[in-house]
Amino acid sequence: MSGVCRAYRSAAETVWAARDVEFTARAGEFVCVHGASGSGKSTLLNLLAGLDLPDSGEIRVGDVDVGTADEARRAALRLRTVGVVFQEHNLIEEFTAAENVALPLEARGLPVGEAHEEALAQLARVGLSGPADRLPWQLSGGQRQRVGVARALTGRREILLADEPTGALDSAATRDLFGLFRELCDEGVLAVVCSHDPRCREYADTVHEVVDGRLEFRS
Ligand SMILES: Nc1ncnc2c1ncn2[C@@H]1O[C@H](COP(=O)(O)OP(=O)(O)OP(=O)(O)O)[C@@H](O)[C@H]1O
Repeated sequence: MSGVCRAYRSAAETVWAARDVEFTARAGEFVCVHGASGSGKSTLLNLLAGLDLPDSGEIRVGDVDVGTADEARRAALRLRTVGVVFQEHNLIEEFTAAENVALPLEARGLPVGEAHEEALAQLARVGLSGPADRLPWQLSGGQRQRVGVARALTGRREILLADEPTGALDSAATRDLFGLFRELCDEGVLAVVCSHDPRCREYADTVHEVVDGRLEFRS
């Protein structure tokens, strides 16, 4: 991101959710982004995922110019390159863990059998070989988030954007999930994790803080 600005304007006020943001990260890096509520963390992730567009500045993910790409190109970016993990797992309750993970692959036109095979492989990668056939409510909070991570990585997507992924987890599950992000980054994944949790920085390579829409490098 270079010189990225994003403002939300209403008749009453203008809120600068991103101000002149300069940000670079590369494969294998675990980036932790801290910041108070309302500082602009979700805005940052939405811009990186192409879910929102900047008012000015440049956003480049690999060879995609996200700021100028049309909606179809940005949707393709999320299907092929960038996976998003939310605070609440957002799994489909009627689908098993494996079916949830297979969904993005079926959306890409992969035959059901092949999608299922890859889903099992991704679940194994996040340490969930056993419960692949369970429904979300039959899993712990930490396991559900792991399913969300597996779904975000299917189809060789190697960039993970996570917005408060441990917000609904207890202390042990929080450490487990940060540990999983660390392992995945050691395998070459780039993870950008927005978190209030100070433990995130123990696992991260780089730490940034968002203050009133400005991204400040911490360590
Ligand atoms: N759609 C919108 N319309 C108007 N203002 C918005 C909109 N989305 C976000 N904002 C404002 O932009 C600022 C940044 O919001 P953002 O959601 O990025 O913060 P955040 O750091 O992710 O907060 P939290 O930790 O509470 O999720 C806030 O002041 C918020 O009120």
